[in-house]
Amino acid sequence: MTDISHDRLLIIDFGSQVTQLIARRLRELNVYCEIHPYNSVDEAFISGFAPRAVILSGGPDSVTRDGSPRAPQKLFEMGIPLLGICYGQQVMMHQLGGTVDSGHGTAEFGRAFVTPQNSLNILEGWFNDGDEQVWMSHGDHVSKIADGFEVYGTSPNAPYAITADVARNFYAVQFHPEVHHTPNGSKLYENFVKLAGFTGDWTMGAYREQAIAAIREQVGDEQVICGLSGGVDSSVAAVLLHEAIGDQLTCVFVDHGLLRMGEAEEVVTMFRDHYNMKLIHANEQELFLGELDGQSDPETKRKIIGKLFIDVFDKYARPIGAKFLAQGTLYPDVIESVSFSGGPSVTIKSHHNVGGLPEKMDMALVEPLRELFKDEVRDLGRELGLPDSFVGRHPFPGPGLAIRCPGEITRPKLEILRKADAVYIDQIRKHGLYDDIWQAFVAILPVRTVGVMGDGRTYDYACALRAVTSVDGMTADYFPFSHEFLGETATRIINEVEGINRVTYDITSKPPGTIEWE
Ligand SMILES: Nc1ncnc2c1ncn2[C@@H]1O[C@H](COP(=O)(O)OP(=O)(O)OP(=O)(O)O)[C@@H](O)[C@H]1O
Ligand SMILES: O=c1[nH]c(=O)c2[nH+]cn([C@@H]3O[C@H](COP(=O)(O)O)[C@@H](O)[C@H]3O)c2[nH]1
Ligand SMILES: NC(=O)CC[C@H](N)C(=O)O
Ligand SMILES: [Mg+2]
Repeated sequence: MTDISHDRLLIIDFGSQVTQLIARRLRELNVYCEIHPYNSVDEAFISGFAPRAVILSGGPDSVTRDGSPRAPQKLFEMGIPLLGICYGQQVMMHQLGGTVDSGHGTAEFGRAFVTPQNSLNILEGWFNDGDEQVWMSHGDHVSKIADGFEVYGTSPNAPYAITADVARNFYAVQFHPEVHHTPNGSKLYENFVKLAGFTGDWTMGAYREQAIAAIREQVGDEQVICGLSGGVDSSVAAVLLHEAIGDQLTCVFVDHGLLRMGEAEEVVTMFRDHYNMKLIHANEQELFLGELDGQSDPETKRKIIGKLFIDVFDKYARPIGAKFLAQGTLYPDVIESVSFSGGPSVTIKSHHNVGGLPEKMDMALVEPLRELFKDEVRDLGRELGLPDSFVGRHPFPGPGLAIRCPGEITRPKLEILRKADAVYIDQIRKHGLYDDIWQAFVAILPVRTVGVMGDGRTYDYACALRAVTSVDGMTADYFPFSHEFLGETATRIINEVEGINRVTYDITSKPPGTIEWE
């Protein structure tokens, strides 16, 4: 969906690991921005995009290397405010006639302190207590600044830590203001967007109206189906679509037999009864569990589920004559699919992903959330009146309990898993921890262990509790439950769930682990 009615900022990505964070900081300031890789922006693109300001990201390459990435030279003649970060600073200096050198012992990785030289508009609110903490990650450094630039801050290994050509509104810094370890970094972005004239017009209220208009324009009178999981993304997408096109929308909720306890009832009640949406409750348990029978390889399981999702959507779309398929694709998914490197990255796991859907089903995609981050989707959900209990839900993967049941899936194991998961989540809620955790679940292990209960011998399954903190699911740490909480939860699970006699807590971060067990 393209919309140019709000002020736009363009982030040119040179491949930094933290480019997404620049976008997040800006969105928090109610500034609309998009990230585009350096090799897909040229003068025509920039003119069409009509940014009010441009930020050049960091990146792994060295401007001293022949063939390394450059910004379109025209960018420097367009009269728009520019901010270069790390590689972005280096490339700006290089293209504007300064010099960048490699090595010579001037690398800085991690925390550094910048000392002020002169006052500068984008540094308002900085240097209140002397030096300012910043986060650096560079091997190269600017050794001569370009004509028109002056120095406003230095660090021990970056004499040109903060530089600017105020007359042209060009700003270039060696450190990363977007990361957490530059504590006042947001202030720098705030000052920058203010001087560029942004009014902070990117709000969820405005977005809601624009998204609805765009959906109506795209869809016309045609029928749309939406894969609705009851998860945050598809729920918000469905409510937004329903507001836009009412009865032209049919949601398909697939019960693949791999859902959590009570989930199907909850989703159906909420959407069919409360929202009066056309909702197909597709009970496809036999199909999914049948095809998965005897399968134990994680990738095989994922591929089977992915394909069956496609088959099922197809089956229900045909009689309706739906020409559009709606899904809850988010901005991080979009960024990842146009990643800077473009190189073949290793497949860790095949997310059940709906990427194969459009070709097979011949339906065009409607993706009203593809400009949003997860926290913005949650804000939009609240704006649309979805209850907090839905908006704040932990993510739940499309393949569901299949990937929390390592090895072969059987109905009895799924039943045990559902019960254990319900007790665990109940414990987390009772202790007021649900909102502090990104995601929590139980995995049933493919191993049975010996126990003693009521003087009798047991030989039952072991399970693992998982709870992680994360911002975006890309990295994660285990949640530091108290021993009391863990002990109480283990006791409850063993007492209340027949079939489990041992409980463990998974304390692996991501990396090296992943969040799910398969
Ligand atoms: N059981 C299901 N029935 C129908 N569609 C589903 C189901 N599970 C997943 N999907 C589809 O796959 C998409 C991706 O799933 P994903 O889990 O990433 O998002 P979500 O379930 O909407 O939100 P959340 O990340 O909060 O779980 C969903 O937006 C939805 O369109
Ligand atoms: O919709 C989804 N389809 C999938 O196939 C899938 N696999 C993992 N996940 C979710 O993604 C996040 C990261 O999970 P991993 O660390 O296990 O890769 C976590 O939030 C996982 O629950 C999935 N979501
Ligand atoms: N983080 C960055 O942008 C690093 C820029 C460049 N690769 C350097 O090492 O200096
Ligand atoms: Mg989900």
